[in-house]
Parts: sequence; C-alpha cells; structure tokens
Amino acid sequence: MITFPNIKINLGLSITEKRPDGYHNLETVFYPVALEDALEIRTNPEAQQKFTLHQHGMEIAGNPENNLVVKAYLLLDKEFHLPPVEIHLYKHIPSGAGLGGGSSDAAFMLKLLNEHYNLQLSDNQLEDYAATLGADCAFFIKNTPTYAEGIGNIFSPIELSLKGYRIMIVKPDVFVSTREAFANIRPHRPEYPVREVIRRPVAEWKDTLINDFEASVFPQYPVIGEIKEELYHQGAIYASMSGSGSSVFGLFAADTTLPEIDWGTNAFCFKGTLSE
Ligand SMILES: C[C@@](CO)(OP(=O)(O)O)[C@H](O)COP(=O)(O)OP(=O)(O)OC[C@H]1O[C@@H](n2ccc(N)nc2=O)[C@H](O)[C@@H]1O
Ligand SMILES: Nc1ncnc2c1ncn2[C@@H]1O[C@H](COP(=O)(O)OP(=O)(O)O)[C@@H](O)[C@H]1O
Repeated sequence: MITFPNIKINLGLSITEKRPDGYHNLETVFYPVALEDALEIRTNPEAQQKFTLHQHGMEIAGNPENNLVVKAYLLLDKEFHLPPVEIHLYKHIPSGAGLGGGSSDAAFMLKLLNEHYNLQLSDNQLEDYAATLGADCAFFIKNTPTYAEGIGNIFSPIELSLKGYRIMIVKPDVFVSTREAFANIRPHRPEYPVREVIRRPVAEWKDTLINDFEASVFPQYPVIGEIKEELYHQGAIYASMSGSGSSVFGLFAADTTLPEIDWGTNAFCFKGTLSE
C-alpha cells in the first residue's frame, strides 16, 4: 500500500513564550502544499526482523531506527503487535527546510498502518500518537489549513482558501537546525496576531504576517533573506521563510508564469499550485 506525504508551509509564525519544559509556545497557520514524498509498506511474514527500511531519493542523515517512519511503525507495533514490514521511502522533500517533511512521513505512516491493518483508530487518536513523534506532526493527520498554538499542537480549523495561487518554494544549500533557531529567539507577543492578519487579503500580508525566525536566521544565513527579496522582485504577492527555515516560499497570482531562476549550487526549487 502506498501513500504520498506532503509538506506544510507556515503562514506567519509568532514565538510567544518559552515554557518551563524548554519548548516554546507559538502561533501559526499550517497550510498543506502538494510537494510529496512516496511511502510504501508491504507485509513480509517471512522476515526475521520487524522492519526493513529502503530509502530512495534525497539522503537523510541518521540510522534507520532514527527515521520517523520507523518510529511511527514501532509506536503502533507496541500497541497492536503488527506483522513485519518492508518500508520504501522515496524522499523528494528536502530536510531541514521548515517544510515538516519528516513529521509528514511519520503522520502518513500512522495513517497507512491504521488503514492497511484496519486498526480502527480515529483521527483524534492518530493525532495523539503523532504528537508524541514531533511538535507539528499531528497537523498532517487531518492535513487541512489549521491555526496552531501551544507548542504547535493545539489546533483550530480556519476558513482560509488559497486555492489557485501559484507557489514557488526555494531552499538554498543551507541547513537550519530547529532547536538552534529556537535558542536564538527572544519570545514576545506579536503586534499583529496571525489569526487576525490571515483574515485580511493576501495583498495586505507583506508587512503584517511575520515569521519571527527570520530576524535571527537571515543575519546568520543572508542567502535566505536574499531569496525572499528576489521572490518579491519577481512579483510574489506574499513571501516568507517557512518554519525555522531554510526554505522560502512565494505566493503568486493564479495566472502567473513562474520565473526560471538560477538559485545557486544545490538549491532546491518547487513550483506548484495551491489547492484547498
Ligand atoms: C517551529 C516549527 C514550525 O512549523 O518549525 P519547523 O520544524 O517547521 O521548521 C515546528 O512547529 C517545529 O516542529 P518539529 O520540527 O516537529 O519540532 P520537534 O522535532 O518536536 O522539536 C525540535 C526542537 O525544537 C524546539 N522546539 C520545537 C517546537 C516548539 N514549539 N518549541 C521548541 O522549543 C525544541 O528544542 C525541540 O527539541
Ligand atoms: N523520514 C524523514 N524525513 C526527513 N527527515 C527525517 C526523517 N526521519 C527523521 N528525520 C530527521 O528529522 C530532521 C528534521 O527533518 P524535517 O522534518 O524534514 O525538517 P524540518 O524540521 O525542517 O521541517 C532531519 O534532520 C532528519 O535527520
């Protein structure tokens, strides 16, 4: 059985306070975008070991045991004693990009196992499992535009459709660690709350829908800020870094032909159209 884990982008990201447990409270809107990995599982009753992970496409650092799809499998295996599986993961989503690729793989693995082995878990139960795997992982269970607060795990649905907008996502050859990005931030209440700005027309977002990580990440990696400037220069209606970086997205009007640009050595570029 095969599934296609997609990415999210963050529309606004305010880091509002540091919590006693070291994590940070934040406010953001997660919006799904159809840049996808491919994830397949096959039961292998003959296998000696519980899982075998076959990775394809872009490389991910770390051992198979640290891969979030394996963690998701082991989490449900503990509860449901699943049969041994062969896992094929084709990585197309860049890592360390603020696009939630690893979290998405994990959430889609939970959904895949639930369906394939008829575990009868509800979306709410799947979200609870997902939340133990990563702060933004639970978003990918319902995978619809969502306002998130708490550590990024308390959700309310929002009325927001960007259907038809063209999107361009650019990730330079720079890896930003989420943990480090948080460590460099001074949390504060936003001047313009994300939840309010998002109700305004996209054309008004430029100076009010803010990703707090930009202020600390851009000085450290100027190339990321330059990409954002270039996206505006190319006609983006709104552009922002996603999550803790290093990718930047630009939203363009529906009829735009997206420009061909050389973003530098080993840069990643995705062009698509938003749905929802
Ligand atoms: C901040 C966001 C915005 O979307 O960044 P991106 O990962 O998308 O860039 C996400 O919520 C991230 O979610 P996720 O990537 O799942 O975070 P985790 O793996 O749980 O945490 C990585 C590290 O980030 C820090 N962390 C994460 C989330 C949070 N609300 N407060 C934190 O301080 C912690 O130091 C933690 O050890
Ligand atoms: N299936 C996976 N895909 C991508 N990264 C993974 C996966 N499993 C574990 N990781 C680890 O998770 C980290 C964060 O990856 P990812 O979620 O893609 O980025 P981001 O937090 O920037 O959205 C990577 O450094 C990688 O080592």
